[in-house]
Amino acid sequence: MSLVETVVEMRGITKRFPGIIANDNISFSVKKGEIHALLGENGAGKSTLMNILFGLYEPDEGEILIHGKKVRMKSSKEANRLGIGMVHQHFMLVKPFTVTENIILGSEPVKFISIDSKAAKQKVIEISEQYGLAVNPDAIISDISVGMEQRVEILKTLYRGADILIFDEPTAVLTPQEINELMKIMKNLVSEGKSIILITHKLKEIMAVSDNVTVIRRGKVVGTVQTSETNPNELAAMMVGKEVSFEVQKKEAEPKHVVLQINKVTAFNEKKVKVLNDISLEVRAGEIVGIAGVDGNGQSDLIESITGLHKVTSGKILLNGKDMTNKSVRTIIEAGVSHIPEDRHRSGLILDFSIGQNMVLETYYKAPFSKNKVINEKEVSKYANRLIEEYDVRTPSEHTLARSLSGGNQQKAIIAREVDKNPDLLIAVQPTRGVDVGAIEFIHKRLIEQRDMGKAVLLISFELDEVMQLSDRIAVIYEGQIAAVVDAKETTEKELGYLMAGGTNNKAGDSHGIK
Ligand SMILES: Nc1ncnc2c1ncn2[C@@H]1O[C@H](COP(=O)(O)OP(=O)(O)OP(=O)(O)O)[C@@H](O)[C@H]1O
Repeated sequence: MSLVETVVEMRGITKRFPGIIANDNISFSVKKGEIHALLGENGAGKSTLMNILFGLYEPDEGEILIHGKKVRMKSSKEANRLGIGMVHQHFMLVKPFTVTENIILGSEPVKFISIDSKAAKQKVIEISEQYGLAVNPDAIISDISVGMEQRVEILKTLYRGADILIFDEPTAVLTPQEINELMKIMKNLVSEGKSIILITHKLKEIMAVSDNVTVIRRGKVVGTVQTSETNPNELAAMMVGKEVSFEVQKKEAEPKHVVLQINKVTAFNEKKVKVLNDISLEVRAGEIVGIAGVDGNGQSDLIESITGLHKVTSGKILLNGKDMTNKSVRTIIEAGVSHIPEDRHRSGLILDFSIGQNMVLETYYKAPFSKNKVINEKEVSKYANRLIEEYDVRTPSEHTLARSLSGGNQQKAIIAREVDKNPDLLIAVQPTRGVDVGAIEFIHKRLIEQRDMGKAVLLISFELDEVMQLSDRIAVIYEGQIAAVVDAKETTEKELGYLMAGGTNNKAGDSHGIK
């Protein structure tokens, strides 16, 4: 018999939403001092289960025991009081405030004005030292990196006394180095007696840090396994219900004419800092060019410049030889550019529109969806249903609001819409962020298919593995410039890492930018 305390016990949890049983009689428990991974396909019901544990939803059936005591939570405040903290994927920090201010903000019952900020700062320093979470307590949030913001979120939960921490896809927004640091932090937390529930799609991370894994599929528990006794293939198969291939199969690229030509482009951000510095790059029909780089080296600015969201101050952007520099977003879309954006909530979907409406967000005004400025609902519905089917978007119907789809299914919907527009240039930014391994395989196949159909594909991903597997050529971006363009077949992770950190590569220097 194990003497380790069970800190969380969820018994027979059922939660229904219109048209779907998100959690179907789920039982799940977590022991003190363990990292318990929760794995499942997109829409499997992980976030729902955790939202229940965090007091955001009430289950329709089932019970929850925290430290052996039956509880009913009606809000996240109550969950906090019971020692449960959630580190969200989308950070909820107040940008102009300091780290300390953010940590103490909202930790009632004290009023903000009356808080002894010196004592609070001291407490923040103590907690950060105890768990190896180095932060500068006086730094302003808008000046710190994403990795640091996440530490502040973790500290916030610890400051409130959490001993059960839920991490919702914590590495999706981090660079590889930040991921390693987070793994260490998680280990520190459990060695100090905390318990962690980790939601992630990344099997590598599960294998590296977790003690146990519970897999759920379509709202039901498939099983719980000890991490040391399983492997990524078994986990993937448990999750998807069939074998998943991690290998990307593709034939040699046959690049043709230049579709996208970026010629000596320079751009500044709103703080007047030069973000693109005389950058040149080309993407041909029939090839995938991947961009590798540490976040913040100009990748977002580059994509925004190509798609008309960011003005450039000099240089030219040509599409099929036509000047698209500083043209409107609609002109660029009409010229044949599709864009799978980085942030699906901000720029990919209108969350309060139905999934069907989202499928025609950029084409609704054209035939067959509109005639004489009247939308033909039947055509929209037919089209949306075809995409939902083809791209396996799990939704009760096309009328369901985009907001209520799971994250991965929202992503599949955007991919469906952008790929189906039949573009000349497909820009895919973090296309598999937050999607499960089954869907990753599917999305990778679609991107290669686009390439083989003669499209130009520009891929940006912080997953180096993904860039290396999919790309034909890889452009390394560093401080707003293309540091090198290398052949994906010949390069190594080590070489890319070196270039991404600002190292120079003479071998690659020849193929720098436009040949
Ligand atoms: N508020 C809601 N209203 C209606 N349906 C919902 C709501 N929240 C979730 N669902 C549905 O419940 C199911 C489970 O979703 P959930 O977000 O829990 O999945 P998930 O496993 O976290 O997926 P992902 O990995 O894609 O984030 C999905 O079909 C989703 O569409």
